[in-house]
Amino acid sequence: MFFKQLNQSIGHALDGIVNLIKQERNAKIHLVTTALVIYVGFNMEFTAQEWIWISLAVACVWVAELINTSIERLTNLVSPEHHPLAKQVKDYAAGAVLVMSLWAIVVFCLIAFPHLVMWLTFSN
Ligand SMILES: Nc1ncnc2c1ncn2[C@@H]1O[C@H](COP(=O)(O)OP(=O)(O)OP(=O)(O)O)[C@@H](O)[C@H]1O
Repeated sequence: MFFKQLNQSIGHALDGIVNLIKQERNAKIHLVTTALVIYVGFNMEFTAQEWIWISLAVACVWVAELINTSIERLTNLVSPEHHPLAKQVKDYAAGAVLVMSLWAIVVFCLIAFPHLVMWLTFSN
């Protein structure tokens, strides 16, 4: 019984992630970016500590996008007509994704840059 309910909950959560990727252009960009970051990380041989920061940053962007999209959907349901408050709600949620994305870029640059310098130094 417990495992059946847990299985159903995980299924609904996975449905949400799959639908996000299918329906949202930004989620497709996140998916490609996530794959690229993992590829670069393996090639540059990130340490365990670096992977912790990278995975946290990547997860934060995905969580922000999932929450942003659910807020967008809920706003469309509650306020299908244009309304100044609906605009504010959507803009705040989009701002949250932007903040998380910029932080993730900073984390990636801080981690990848020293690896790149080492690689350029030793490849010459
Ligand atoms: N009901 C509304 N009332 C007022 N302004 C709205 C409303 N719906 C959308 N907007 C404005 O249009 C912008 C775009 O809204 P939309 O719902 O298309 O999200 P979006 O930016 O396309 O989301 P994403 O690109 O993440 O899919 C919002 O950020 C908001 O400024």
